Parts: sequence; structure tokens; C-alpha cells
Amino acid sequence: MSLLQVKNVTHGYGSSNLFWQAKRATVLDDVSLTIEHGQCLGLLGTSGAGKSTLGKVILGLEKPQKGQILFQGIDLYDTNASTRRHLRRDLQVVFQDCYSSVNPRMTAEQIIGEPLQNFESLSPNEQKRTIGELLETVGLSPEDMRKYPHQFSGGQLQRINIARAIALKPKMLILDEAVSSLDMVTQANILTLLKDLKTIFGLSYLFITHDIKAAYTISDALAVMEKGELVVQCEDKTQFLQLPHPSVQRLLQSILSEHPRSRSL
Ligand SMILES: Nc1ncnc2c1ncn2[C@@H]1O[C@H](COP(=O)(O)OP(=O)(O)OP(=O)(O)O)[C@@H](O)[C@H]1O
Repeated sequence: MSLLQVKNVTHGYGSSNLFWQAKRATVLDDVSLTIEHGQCLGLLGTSGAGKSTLGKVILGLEKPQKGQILFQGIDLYDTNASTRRHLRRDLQVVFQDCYSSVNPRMTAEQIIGEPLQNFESLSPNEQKRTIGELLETVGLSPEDMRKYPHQFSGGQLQRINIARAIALKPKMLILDEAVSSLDMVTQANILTLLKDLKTIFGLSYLFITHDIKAAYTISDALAVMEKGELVVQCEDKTQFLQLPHPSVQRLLQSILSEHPRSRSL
């Protein structure tokens, strides 16, 4: 059984009033995709294509007008609250803006400790030890737990966000432009960390991005969204580059025009 199945999801924002509902613009149009255990699917597309909306629908934050989200075989929107809560701990998220993702008045220990406090019953000592281990796992030091967000660089703070996301040992992370605001070197380091975590913990990722290079680096499979529709889905990223589909060609063209001398990924 696939870890995640998105089945024929259609969604639009706006009023729940039936008259206005009929008028609301479609942001997701009959989108279907699957992610297997341990697989990273890179979801590409230009701004406004509907990628983040799909992420929100998968996370249970935006109920789709039509379709199903099956996570570990269970329909997220058609199950009881306790099963949903149980499933949600296996499905975590890291957003682009590492600063607004954390409370500036909380220490790293409190930030990473939040999901542990909500879902686990650890003693204070066990919790501290777990947080120290998580900090080491993401390449920081246990001493960093006393620091506040403003005492970290953007890359370090994104590592804190990743530590919080993996604290409950989830099965899948939604990475929504998670490296997009970082400089090239930091971006490469975080991508290496994410690849390592995927191998160590057998994690699956939905890697949402407009950056084909980043997507190609980390993903096993690649897909492209355009105007709410999933227009390409390719299980093998090496074959993706050969696809004659115009949206793939446009993505490749965007790299060539950015770096005219670099003709490969
Ligand atoms: N909360 C909202 N209310 C109304 N419209 C929204 C909302 N969130 C997104 N939209 C609209 O839905 C469409 C898809 O947005 P979405 O953020 O999902 O696209 P995206 O592919 O992730 O783009 P980006 O990379 O710019 O975030 C856009 O037209 C956007 O304006």
C-alpha cells in the first residue's frame, strides 16, 4: 500500500455559501498522485500553480471540495478525530520562512519540545536528552537548546524546524519551499541533511519547490503542476529530463537562461 494517495482532489478558496461556491476559482483540478514509503516526490510548478494548497490539503488544513487524501490507507477527511490525530503525528511539515515558523520568545528546547509535550509522556530528563539528540541529528549541538531564534542563522534555524518536524519520528514530511530562502551553500547543506535523514529514518518527502535543481538533487520522482492541474508525473527523475512535455522544457529552459553556460543539472 502506498504511504500517501491523493485521489482526484479538486479545491478552490472562498465562501462555503452554495451560490458563491459555484463561482469560486478552482485552485486544484482533479489532482491525483502517490508517494511510496521512503520516496521523495519533487513537486514543481510556477507561482500560483497550487502546490502549497495541495500541501495544505494533504496536511488536513484545507478540506478539499472533492476527492480523497489516503494516508497509510485511511481517508484523512473521513475518519474520527483520534485516528486523525494519530495520523497527523506521522505527517509533519517544514515551511519556507524559518523565522515565522517559530515563536521568537521560545528557546530551541521549547520549540523542539512542543510536539514531544503534545504527543509523548517523557520525563523532563528524557525530554531534554531527546532534544539534545535531535539537535545533534540535524547537525547542531545540545548546548544550542538554550538559544533563542534570533541567535541562529537562517540555515541553523531551518535545522531547528527540521528537528521539530522529525521529533515524533514521522513517516512523511511536507517540505514547502523549505530551502528556497537560503543561500546556495546553506541550501546544499540542508539538502544533504534532508537526504541523510531520509536514508536514516526511511522518511518520505513531498518536496514542493519552483527550483528544478533543488528538486532534482533530492527527489526520486518528479511532478509538475500548472494552473491547478498535475500535468506531468514521472517516477524516475532521470527520465523526467528527457520528457518532451512543454512544461518540462520550460523548466529546463529557465535554468539555461539563468546560467547559459551550464547545460546540465
Ligand atoms: N488562503 C487563500 N485564500 C484565497 N486564495 C488563495 C489562498 N491561498 C492561495 N490562494 C490562491 O490559490 C492559488 C494557488 O496558490 P498556492 O499558494 O497554492 O500556489 P503555489 O503553487 O504554492 O505558489 P507559490 O509558490 O507562489 O506559493 C493562487 O492563485 C493563490 O492566490
